[in-house]
Amino acid sequence: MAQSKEERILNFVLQNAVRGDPQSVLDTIDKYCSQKEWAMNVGDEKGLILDKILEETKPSVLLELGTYCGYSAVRIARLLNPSARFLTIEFNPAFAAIARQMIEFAGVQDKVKILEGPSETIIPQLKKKHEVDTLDFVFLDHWKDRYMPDTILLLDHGLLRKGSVILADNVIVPGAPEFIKYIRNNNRFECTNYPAHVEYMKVKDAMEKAVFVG
Ligand SMILES: Cc1ncnc2c1ncn2[C@@H]1O[C@H](/C=C/CNC(=O)c2cc(-c3ccc(F)cc3)cc(O)c2O)[C@@H](O)[C@H]1O
Ligand SMILES: [Mg+2]
Repeated sequence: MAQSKEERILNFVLQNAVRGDPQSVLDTIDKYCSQKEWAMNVGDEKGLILDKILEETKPSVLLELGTYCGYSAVRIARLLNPSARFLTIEFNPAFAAIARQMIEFAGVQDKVKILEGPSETIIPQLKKKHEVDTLDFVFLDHWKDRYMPDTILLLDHGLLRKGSVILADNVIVPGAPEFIKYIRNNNRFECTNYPAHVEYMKVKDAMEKAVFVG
């Protein structure tokens, strides 16, 4: 069966990165995706913004929506302390399998748990089935028209507390206009925009940080 792009990215990492070294996994994916095949990883420029916000927030309970190949899961997990709990949701089984191998190769598997399924099904299960009280940090990087409904779902299920940080990728390209309209006009969130570029391209993009004020 012909290999998928995601399988080629994983194989390039398995053959070229250093097992147990998350930074080498990130650098290897960035090298492959900037030189050989573009892929929708958050990438190094926006990744550095993600790193900075994580270091400021020091979260203990985190959620990511849209694992894809696991690039941002490895990026986030490498900065967490051992007691932190990081859940990432992915509904495509093939991508989840790739991400699982990527996370294990990077050696961060003890910090990340991949939950397979659609976010709208899993978010309502987080408290009872996954023993989450509230989330300190949420990274939105899945289908862009799901950012707003899933943010509302997080609110409806009492998963945000005063100070919870939501960080959304791609608010310019591909764009998440209804999320931006919703979050910037909601006085329960304090928003900050971080201009950047689309991963591995010169096209302008941005990330949006929204802090829940309770
Ligand atoms: C409800 C639900 N539940 C669970 N998993 C879910 C889910 N909805 C989607 N997923 C998962 O998440 C990922 C999807 C990510 C979508 N990301 C993008 O489309 C994206 C696109 C670009 C881009 C930029 C310039 C271009 F010219 C073209 C594309 C850049 C990006 O950074 C992106 O993130 C993918 O792994 C999908 O299976
Ligand atoms: Mg993205």
